[in-house]
Amino acid sequence: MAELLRVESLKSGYGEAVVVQGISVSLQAGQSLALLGRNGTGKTTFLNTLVGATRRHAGRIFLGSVELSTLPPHRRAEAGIGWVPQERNIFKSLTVEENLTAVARPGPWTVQRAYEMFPRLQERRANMGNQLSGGEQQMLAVARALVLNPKLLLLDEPLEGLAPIIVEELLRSIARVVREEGMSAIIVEQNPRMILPITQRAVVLDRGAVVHEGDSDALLADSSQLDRWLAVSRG
Ligand SMILES: Nc1ncnc2c1ncn2[C@@H]1O[C@H](COP(=O)(O)OP(=O)(O)OP(=O)(O)O)[C@@H](O)[C@H]1O
Repeated sequence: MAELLRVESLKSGYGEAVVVQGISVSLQAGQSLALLGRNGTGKTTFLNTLVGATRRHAGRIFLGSVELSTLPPHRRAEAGIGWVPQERNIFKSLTVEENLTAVARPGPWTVQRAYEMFPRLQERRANMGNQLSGGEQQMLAVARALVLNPKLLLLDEPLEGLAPIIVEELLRSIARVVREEGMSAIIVEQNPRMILPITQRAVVLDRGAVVHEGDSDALLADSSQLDRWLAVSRG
């Protein structure tokens, strides 16, 4: 397998404050990574630094052979980074279909394939973004990132604030995208029991540093690690 993403000793933060304290991560093409950690441990800051939305203090980021570290955000997107931020950046005054066609770029992920992955969006294709439920908006945000045909998909807490039934539906779709379709992805999530079953690799952050890295299934089976870093309730 070829290495897709290599992050070397990345430090970043806000103003003088260093939040990401020297993170090194590597991801192979076709792999998915769960990025876990308690509130405020730097997960979002790490993703935002990959896309160029937060200032990097030190370290380097490579996507394949392309160094992203010094590129502006739009050049990182062109290089193959697809980003779904926590605030779901969809166009609220465009229809579902327009949201997708406005950003689609050539590649395997066509609007039709996005509809196959998210059938609910096909049903809602003529609805405006602001007429969608929170879960449908999240599906649209993920579908928009897919039709950009990225090499690496970054999802920031895609399940946050959604009703349990929608969480299940969205999780099933994300699982198909990463497992069956082999899309490389980093998925930030609070709840390890949700995301570990559908990812291959896991990284746990604490205070801006990596405190655990390994296979997702091994972490899922290791309740002492889960308790230690994630304070997961049993059961
Ligand atoms: N725009 C900002 N300006 C200054 N400090 C920030 C900013 N955004 C986040 N921080 C700080 O950076 C630290 C890490 O926050 P971050 O959002 O990356 O954590 P997180 O692990 O994603 O947590 P959460 O699950 O709560 O989003 C926190 O201490 C937070 O207060």
